[in-house]
Amino acid sequence: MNKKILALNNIEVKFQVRQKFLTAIRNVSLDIYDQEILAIVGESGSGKSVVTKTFTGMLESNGFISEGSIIYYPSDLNKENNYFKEQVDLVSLQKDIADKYTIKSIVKNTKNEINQVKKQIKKLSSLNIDNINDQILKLENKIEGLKNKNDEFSSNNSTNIKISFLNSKLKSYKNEKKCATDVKYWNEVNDKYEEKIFNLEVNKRKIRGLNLIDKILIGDTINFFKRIVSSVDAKKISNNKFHKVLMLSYKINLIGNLIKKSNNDHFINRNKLYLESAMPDFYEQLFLKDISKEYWFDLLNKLLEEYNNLKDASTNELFNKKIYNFLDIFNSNYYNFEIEIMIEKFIINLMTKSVIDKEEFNQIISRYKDIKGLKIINKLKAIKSLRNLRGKTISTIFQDPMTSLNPLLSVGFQISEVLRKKLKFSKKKAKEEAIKLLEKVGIKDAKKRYKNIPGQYSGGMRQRVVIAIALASQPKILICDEPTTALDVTIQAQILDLIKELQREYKFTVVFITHDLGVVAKLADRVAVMYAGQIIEYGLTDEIFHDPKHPYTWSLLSALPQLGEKGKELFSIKGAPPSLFKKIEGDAFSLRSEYSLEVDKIYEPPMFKVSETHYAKTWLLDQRAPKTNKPEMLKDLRSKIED
Ligand SMILES: Nc1ncnc2c1ncn2[C@@H]1O[C@H](COP(=O)(O)OP(=O)(O)OP(=O)(O)O)[C@@H](O)[C@H]1O
Repeated sequence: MNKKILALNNIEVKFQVRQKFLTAIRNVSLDIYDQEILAIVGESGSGKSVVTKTFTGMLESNGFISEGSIIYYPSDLNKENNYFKEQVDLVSLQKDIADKYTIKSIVKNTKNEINQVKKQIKKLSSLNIDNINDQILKLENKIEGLKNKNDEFSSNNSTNIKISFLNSKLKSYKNEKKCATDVKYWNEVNDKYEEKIFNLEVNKRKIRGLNLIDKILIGDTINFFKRIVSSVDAKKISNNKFHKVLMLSYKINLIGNLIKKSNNDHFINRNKLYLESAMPDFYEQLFLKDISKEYWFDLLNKLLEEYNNLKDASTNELFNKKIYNFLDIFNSNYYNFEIEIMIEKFIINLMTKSVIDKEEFNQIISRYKDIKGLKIINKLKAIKSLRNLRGKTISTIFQDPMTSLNPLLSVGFQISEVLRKKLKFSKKKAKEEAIKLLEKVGIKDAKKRYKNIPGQYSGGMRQRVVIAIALASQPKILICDEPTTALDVTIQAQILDLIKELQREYKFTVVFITHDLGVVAKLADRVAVMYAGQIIEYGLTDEIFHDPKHPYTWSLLSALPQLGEKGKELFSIKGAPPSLFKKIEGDAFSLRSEYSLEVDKIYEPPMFKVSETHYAKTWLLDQRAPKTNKPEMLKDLRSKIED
């Protein structure tokens, strides 16, 4: 296998449609290698195009990546053509350009989720034990009555489904009983819910992100700390004014939080250890909950006075400004919670340790950059970076060539424009090169046809022109989104041959999206099969055709026109994929599959490893499952489709 150039890890993409969210792809992990031809196949709506749109930054504005990361590995660090000089996570780049309304909706949804957890806590803290005992007894009797000898890997048994449903209900009642009777257990459960709320809170703040001012302020503050770390010895710090001011500002911030009561408990709990060692007297006061607000206001005023005196005595205005900025950020609603905690820890370390740990500080900074991508401080810059990436390293060819061509401009002009803009060619050189490219993609009499507008070309020739335009930007990855669907069969074969030829010559990677497995057999090195927004099987082309493992792949292959028999209707998959608006339980294909097991309806299957290169997401590969063979008609498939 060649070098990895792109890795999608656990990607989830949602689209906002009116007030609802649709999950177009889920848990998608996929590595893309240098110079391979990878085909993504699946029915219409399975998420093929969305997958490629995530790494080209072409998701429509109502869509966003809600989970995961996409790491782009530059193929050659010294090559001019690489837009990214270092490894980049594209998701963090794209977060900055998420639509304002989408962000608003996510924040609202997260708030709803937080409220639900709070409701659950409330419910569990006021349970009626008699009622629960009644329910448990009833359920146990029902289950006893239904029990039979079948296990969950036996085929289609509706009693088993009922039992597993009742069992899950019973489990939740038993859990409630434990909460109502066992204080220690209830405290543990409560802590878990609190942790969940905390994490949701962090997520909410992450997606809301920082506004521009905050980013600049934080950038400033971090630089400020950096300078301190590199220039001063901690021992000197411990007695000087800087130390005092920091200590005071930290206390002021804590009290501010305490008075506001926002996230105060979490904040204090997470910093317990540090607080205890850094400010023992203050720490004790913090936990005396019956101290009145007036007390804190008094203390706050005293500290502020002390702080102002120190500030006034200072001759260094710049220093004061930084400290004020720092306080402002702490009090800003937009402030990133996770970073807040990290900087807190750093400050406390600064105050308590005799030597500053530069390693640790650098870790904070790099983690900070990870989370927020400091390099990109505004939307415009983020869009520009993505555009550059798309232009220089990834090109896309769509089904309908006219979506990419301007009908009013000559074909030659459209190619040479790309060469002039992207590669900074002169007018003359661009023209020469454009003619060469037209010849390369098989346009006869290229010199003459250079001046023609797209309307004077046939459909197949237009698609060739689009390929020439894509080649002009010397892509590292060429995405072909159903490029031959609109063409007749002979032209289709020519275009496929052309793509393959060019790929060999220019050594780029091709990601080919299609619902036609016949095309895949001829073209691809590897295949990923998608269903209802997930990759359910992937492997080398030979593995997918000779040894397919997922019932959905079997169905797709059985529907190949080459397998049709005269007088008989071609195989087609019954039913429709599940709605993407709803949460999908178990195996998404189970309702349409004749091979489905009981377990498919309850648990989502993991990816089972078939070989180093071949994986499939089906319970049929579990060793407890009954042995099931692929359909008879798929035997010797390769020879059947090559005839
Ligand atoms: N901008 C959008 N807004 C709402 N839903 C969208 C949007 N784009 C895609 N979707 C939904 O995401 C799902 C996957 O779409 P995608 O275009 O990736 O399918 P596909 O596998 O490429 O199918 P096709 O072969 O029809 O292009 C579909 O259900 C589609 O309705």
